[in-house]
Amino acid sequence: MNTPCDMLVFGGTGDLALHKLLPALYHLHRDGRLAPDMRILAVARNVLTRSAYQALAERRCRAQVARHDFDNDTWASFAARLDYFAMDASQSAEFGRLAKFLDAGTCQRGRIYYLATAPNLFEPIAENLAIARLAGDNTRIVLEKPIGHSLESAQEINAAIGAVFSEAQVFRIDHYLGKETVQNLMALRFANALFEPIWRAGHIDHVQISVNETLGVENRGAYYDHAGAMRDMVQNHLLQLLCLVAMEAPVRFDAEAVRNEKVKILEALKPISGLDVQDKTVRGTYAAGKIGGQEVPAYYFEKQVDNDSDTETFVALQVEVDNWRWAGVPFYLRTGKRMAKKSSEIVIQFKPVPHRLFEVSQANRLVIRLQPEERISLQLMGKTPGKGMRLTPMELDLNLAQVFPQKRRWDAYERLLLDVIEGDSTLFMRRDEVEAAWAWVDPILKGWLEYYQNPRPYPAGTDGPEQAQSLLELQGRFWQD
Ligand SMILES: NC(=O)C1=CN([C@@H]2O[C@H](COP(=O)(O)OP(=O)(O)OC[C@H]3O[C@@H](n4cnc5c(N)ncnc54)[C@H](OP(=O)(O)O)[C@@H]3O)[C@@H](O)[C@H]2O)C=CC1
Ligand SMILES: O=C1O[C@H](COP(=O)(O)O)[C@@H](O)[C@H](O)[C@H]1O
Repeated sequence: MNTPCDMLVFGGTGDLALHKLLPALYHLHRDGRLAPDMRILAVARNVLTRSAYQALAERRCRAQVARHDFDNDTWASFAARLDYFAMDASQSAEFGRLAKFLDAGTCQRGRIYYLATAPNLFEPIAENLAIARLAGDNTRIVLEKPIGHSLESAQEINAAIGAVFSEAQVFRIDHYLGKETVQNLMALRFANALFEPIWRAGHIDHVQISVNETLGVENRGAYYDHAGAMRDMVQNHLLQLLCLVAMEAPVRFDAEAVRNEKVKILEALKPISGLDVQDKTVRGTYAAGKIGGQEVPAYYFEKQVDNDSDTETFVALQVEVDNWRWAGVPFYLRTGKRMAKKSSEIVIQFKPVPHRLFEVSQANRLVIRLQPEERISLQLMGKTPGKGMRLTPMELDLNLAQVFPQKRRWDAYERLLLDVIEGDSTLFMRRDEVEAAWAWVDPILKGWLEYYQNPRPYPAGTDGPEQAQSLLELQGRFWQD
């Protein structure tokens, strides 16, 4: 398949489609990156006319796209691509209607099916596409994370998808891999000779990976209350970041080589199970508090959340990668909702110098900041101007928005949607990767059920439960904020 002409977005009225996918497609359209005859068909159960859907999409895109990037003419030409089809995707019979509708638009060059729905619809949609003869060589399917809620359910989904689509046709999306700075991490590691000799246990004391959000569960309580931070963020985004920090250099920058290296890391993760969960993991749930001066409710009072819920909105973990390069180096992972500030970063904390010459000396630290701003900074020690040898920590600081001021920063979904259209799966998760991640996560979830049922409360607008601080402090370390 070259450039597919149609994209079907199952779940086209959902939060993801309206908040992320359509704005990303609008930008690609505006930049002339979509084939002129490519149509976008949103599918959901709600009965809407085409023009009602276009109006809904316009409202949401206007709110999402920067003012200077949105203009009425571009919108009108983009909206002409948009159509809407109401159907229940769990019902086989409905796919016959869909096939007729699609045939009327005749498409020779293929189709992308984007499943922006809950994962329990992945299997029926794939099977029903096959029954209606809508799945063929000229098609691709995009699956949103999380793929299932456990190893077993992920295997079941992957098997059902695999029965209809070949692995090369399946794009398991993790939007963190579409972020510029995440890709920059690979450039930093594998396009610079500088870091490789010291990127290992002998020189690195520990690694921190934090993805902190100020948002709560918003209007996604129904989904989130059954997922929690472990399934929503750790199983996918945080483990993917860990893989990129820890993996060996792939032999080529292509889908198979990169994914082979990531799988090796997932398979090398030391299991955390049983009572280990009490020492190596922290679960938390936000209580009422203040974000940016505004009072916000406790998790239990969010919409569609069970008042007795024991779902976690915060996780901190001490992880070990059991291989030659990383033996004995802790990787601390942390993610939470309703934290003090939005910030995603990776901190590589180097070991101190072997022999101390100066009174003040701090070990070097490399900070790769993914958001809100994209920057890479290396903390070094330098001399304070003037008499004597007084040292001060200073930073070599690379702000990517300043290095490329003329370039609009692409949203992760823009990049990834274009990769799907072009058939490049380097930044997508392969089946064995997803399953290896679940195989490591499952024992923690099981351990929690037996030994750690009640998440620790933390006031919204703080850095999470105290126990997350102790996780590092007990080892003489602290979170880098
Ligand atoms: N929202 C986000 O930021 C992110 C979401 N995701 C993942 O994306 C997926 C979608 O999430 P999100 O958009 O938040 O979910 P929403 O609940 O907002 O949207 C679900 C969509 O699916 C449609 N739908 C539900 N049941 C059916 C059905 N039987 N047949 C056809 N359509 C159906 C809904 O419309 P209707 O009810 O009218 O049928 C709606 O359009 C989830 O897997 C989520 O984990 C991943 C990353 C980020
Ligand atoms: O996948 C998800 O990611 C978002 C956070 O993404 P970011 O790009 O804003 O960092 C998270 O809010 C959501 O719960 C989760 O499903």
